[in-house]
Amino acid sequence: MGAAENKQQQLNKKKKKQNQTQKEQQKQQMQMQMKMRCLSCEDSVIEEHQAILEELQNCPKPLDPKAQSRLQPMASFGPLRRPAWKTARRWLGDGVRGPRFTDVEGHLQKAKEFFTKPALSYPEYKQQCESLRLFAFGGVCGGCVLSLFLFPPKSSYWATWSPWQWAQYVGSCFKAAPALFATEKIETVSYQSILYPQRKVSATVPPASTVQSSPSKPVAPPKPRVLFVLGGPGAGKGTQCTNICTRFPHWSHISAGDCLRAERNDPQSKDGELINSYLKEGKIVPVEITVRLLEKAMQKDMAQGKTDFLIDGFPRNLDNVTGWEQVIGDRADVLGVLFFEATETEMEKRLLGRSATSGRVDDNLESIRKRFRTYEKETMPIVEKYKKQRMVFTVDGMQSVDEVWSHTLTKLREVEAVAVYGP
Ligand SMILES: Nc1ncnc2c1ncn2[C@@H]1O[C@H](COP(=O)(O)OP(=O)(O)OP(=O)(O)O)[C@@H](O)[C@H]1O
Ligand SMILES: O=c1ccn([C@@H]2O[C@H](COP(=O)(O)O)[C@@H](O)[C@H]2O)c(=O)[nH]1
Repeated sequence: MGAAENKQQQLNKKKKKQNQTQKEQQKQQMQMQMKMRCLSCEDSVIEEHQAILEELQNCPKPLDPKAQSRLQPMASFGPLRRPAWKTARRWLGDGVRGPRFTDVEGHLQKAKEFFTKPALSYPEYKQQCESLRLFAFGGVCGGCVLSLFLFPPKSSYWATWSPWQWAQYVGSCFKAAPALFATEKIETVSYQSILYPQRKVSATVPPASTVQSSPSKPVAPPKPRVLFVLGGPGAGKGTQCTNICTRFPHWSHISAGDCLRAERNDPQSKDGELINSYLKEGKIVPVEITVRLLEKAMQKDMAQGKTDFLIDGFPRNLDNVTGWEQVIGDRADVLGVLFFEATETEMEKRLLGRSATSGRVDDNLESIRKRFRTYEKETMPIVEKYKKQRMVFTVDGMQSVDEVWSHTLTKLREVEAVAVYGP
């Protein structure tokens, strides 16, 4: 074998090896592409790809033009299948294209058709549903926001964090914070005015004796705050008022019924007999008498440093409301109504239980039932009136005393939050 022949052989070998490497590389490349593409391919496409690959493996030349032309589509991602993130619509066979997302009128039309025009095909029906869904979603969200705006929940969290407080927060960032400690000497003032600095100050209600200030600098006492306590006879008003006052000494419990009973028992009172007859019949005593007694009791307790009052069992009718407004008016801040809810059956059971020890002339079945009727007819409309003004804090009075107490506490915090931050 000559040298030239040898050289030719070596060249051939080298060329063959180069061809093989090139073919191997192409095969690997194709396999990679297949792997990528076939992840999202239908079975028929996969089969097609496999056939092409086999063809390529058996192909004697590095890249047969026929194979190349068939492999071309595989190299480009376009025509066969888009990646999932590029797919605007799932392919459910719906050839019907709906209005664009921003085309409100178009969607409204489709949504209307849901009720008016029976769909002729599944895609049409689907489009109607999709358009209707937009309005249903918008309506529900809008309704929720509107109802939160119109009827904000009576929760201290809401009072503190609701969106309409945010502007206030932003504003407060640019204001100097109130001093943490007193900036001047305080002679004698209820700690309530420190706890609730927002409270307006009244110079009229409390008699001068309740405030001992230095002669040079009189300190006006805070305006008394009043929380009316209502609920059926035996709902547990008195029991929970006692709990509140035991735990929070700034609250004073004034029961309208107790005031009337004390007045009736006072031999000096000119109203004793009249009051007794009203009590026995479960009727509501004329408001002039009741409000006078309430004011007297409040002034007595204010002298002891009380500033917040639970007025239990009042106002019981519209006359009571008017009488209060005329006599007390804005000399006190009414925070709302703490309302205890319980069924008549439960209340009757409790009152009959209490009759064994209460000594009350009205704790007998006949008076109890009369009181229920008066309550339904005259007091419930007052509760409804305050409810309309969003001033009622309702407590479920049907549970055990302890459970009712825990619920009462929650409501009391709401009352405080609303009083401080506003409704
Ligand atoms: N949650 C309760 N479960 C069971 N018994 C209760 C509960 N709360 C109060 N009672 C009892 O029921 C009776 C009536 O309670 P309470 O005097 O507090 O009611 P009231 O609403 O103030 O009644 P009234 O309007 O007649 O003054 C009492 O004997 C009390 O111990
Ligand atoms: O504002 C009021 C409160 C009470 N009465 C009369 O007193 C009894 C008993 O009241 P209780 O709240 O149950 O202690 C009630 O039936 C009324 O007759 C009233 O006239 N006005």
